Amino acid sequence: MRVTVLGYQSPYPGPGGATPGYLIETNEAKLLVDCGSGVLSQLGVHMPIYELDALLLSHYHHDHVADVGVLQYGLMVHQLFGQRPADKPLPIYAPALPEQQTKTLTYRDATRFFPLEEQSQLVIGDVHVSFRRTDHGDGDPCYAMRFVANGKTIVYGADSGPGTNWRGFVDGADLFICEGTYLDHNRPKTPNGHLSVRQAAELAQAHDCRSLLVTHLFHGYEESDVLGQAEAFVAGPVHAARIGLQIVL
Ligand SMILES: O=c1ccn([C@@H]2O[C@@H]3COP(=O)(O)O[C@H]3[C@H]2O)c(=O)[nH]1
Repeated sequence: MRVTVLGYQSPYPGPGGATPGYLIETNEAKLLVDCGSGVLSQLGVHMPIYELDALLLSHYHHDHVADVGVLQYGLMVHQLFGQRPADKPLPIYAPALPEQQTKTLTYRDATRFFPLEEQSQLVIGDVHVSFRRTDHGDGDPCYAMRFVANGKTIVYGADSGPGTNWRGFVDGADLFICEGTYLDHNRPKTPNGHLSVRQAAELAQAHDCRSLLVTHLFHGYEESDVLGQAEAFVAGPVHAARIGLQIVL
């Protein structure tokens, strides 16, 4: 499996930047995971957008879904150009709630919505995907995703506060893509559905992960600060997200 960081910033893209979006590729599948602001332009750096096999959305906050509408327009146009079969809508797997948010995910023949619940299990090409609800948001679900292919496991933690139950989901992952929204200096006293970089590293270490990609970062953070505050993770390589970063497992 190969992961490419298309966007990682939050809550908004810095100059030339992008909010969360990750391309996960195997021999048999090209999956876009979240589709934030600026992600579509970054996706085109790596592949034609019409070759995607599926889009998976963790939740409906703007920084994770802002480019869905333009992706739908793009696919519609590529169907008109004959580059994508007109009868092959892109599946969008996304939380079933809030229902209002799901209404726009089926668009003409370009995309088709499939509801996700925590028990959902998907097989897309050679990739098996399962889900775990995270501690995030105001009552609406946000799902972390576990991707297994060719004997390797990637867990995308989505947005997740310290109340998430990771047991049996992230343990032993070859790569944990974990949010680290805060640095020590701006971490709120009361948890609010997010982790700090320091907490992300402690979590990955406690669950025996083999490598860590810290993401969901404010665009102004220094990479040296992110890596420095991820010091608790010593079991393997630590990466600070940046656009275009690729990790091959
Ligand atoms: O106390 C707060 C509240 C919010 N935020 C940012 O706003 C974003 C809102 O969407 P999100 O939940 O995907 O991510 C959040 C963070 O990036 C923050 O940094 N500190």
